Amino acid sequence: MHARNPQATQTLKMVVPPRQSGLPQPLLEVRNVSLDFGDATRSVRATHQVSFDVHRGDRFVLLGPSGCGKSSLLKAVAGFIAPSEGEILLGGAPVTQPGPDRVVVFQEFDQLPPWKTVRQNVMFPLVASGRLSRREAGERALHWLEKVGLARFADAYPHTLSGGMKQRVAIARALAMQPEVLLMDEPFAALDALTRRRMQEELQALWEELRFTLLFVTHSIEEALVVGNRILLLSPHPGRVRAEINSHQFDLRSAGSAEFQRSAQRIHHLLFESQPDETPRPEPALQRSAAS
Ligand SMILES: Nc1ncnc2c1ncn2[C@@H]1O[C@H](COP(=O)(O)OP(=O)(O)OP(=O)(O)O)[C@@H](O)[C@H]1O
Repeated sequence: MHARNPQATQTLKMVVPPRQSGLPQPLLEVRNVSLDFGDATRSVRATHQVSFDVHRGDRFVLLGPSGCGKSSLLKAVAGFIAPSEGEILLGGAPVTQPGPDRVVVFQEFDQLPPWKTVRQNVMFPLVASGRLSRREAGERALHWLEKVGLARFADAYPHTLSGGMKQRVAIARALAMQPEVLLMDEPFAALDALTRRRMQEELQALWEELRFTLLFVTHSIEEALVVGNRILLLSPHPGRVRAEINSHQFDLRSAGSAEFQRSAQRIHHLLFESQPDETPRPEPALQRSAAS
């Protein structure tokens, strides 16, 4: 299957202005990245020449329909898969392999080894990467478990926790590594609606306190608006850049507002209904990103 509307994609791509000189160097640069899977006989293109910049402290969201290559892009940034064309730079250096400067939180609840306690789970990458001694790692683990409200479950095993608690442990484990970029692949998608909302709220509170850099994948327009300050819209398979928008004005409190609903509808239109001859009109809520 190909992009439903390649001409529209080309037109909309012009929404993203070229980077102005004088702006700070982005922390993460994704340049014309195409990702292909398969072998010599059969190949699937997941993304086609996707470019975006993430700046320090951004909450950058990759948003698009199922199969548009969001997870593949995240895995490429993590260093798990290599682009077939284009390049990915972190702090100006090419990403060639996974590293402790990029930690991923996945959707799956089984990302925590069940034979380790909560505290041991958080400690593990700190010790395995050689960053800290066991004693230091234990202290740091407790500190981050406190941040996500789970200090009193430090000695519990993952199977005794709810889905939301497991995701909190995964977030604590990731933040304890103090990565350059926190990568999250639909981390709340398997949670019930109320827990998902609470987790979005908690992630926002953590970001307010710590100002980490976040690259977040979702196919939920509402979640993208709530979690992100910048959103990259990707077309259906193979994923190409449709547009980039600013969404810093939204949070959970504004989720029911008329402006929020208008923005959600506008994004839906950009993702699914744009016609080849349509030039997108930026709205106040959907300003072009000055940082791009
Ligand atoms: N390991 C793989 N081998 C072969 N094809 C793959 C592999 N991983 C992803 N793909 C293909 O690449 C395309 C993009 O997949 P990807 O999982 O990145 O999309 P997505 O936007 O994250 O989708 P979803 O929202 O459903 O998770 C799909 O066609 C998928 O089948």
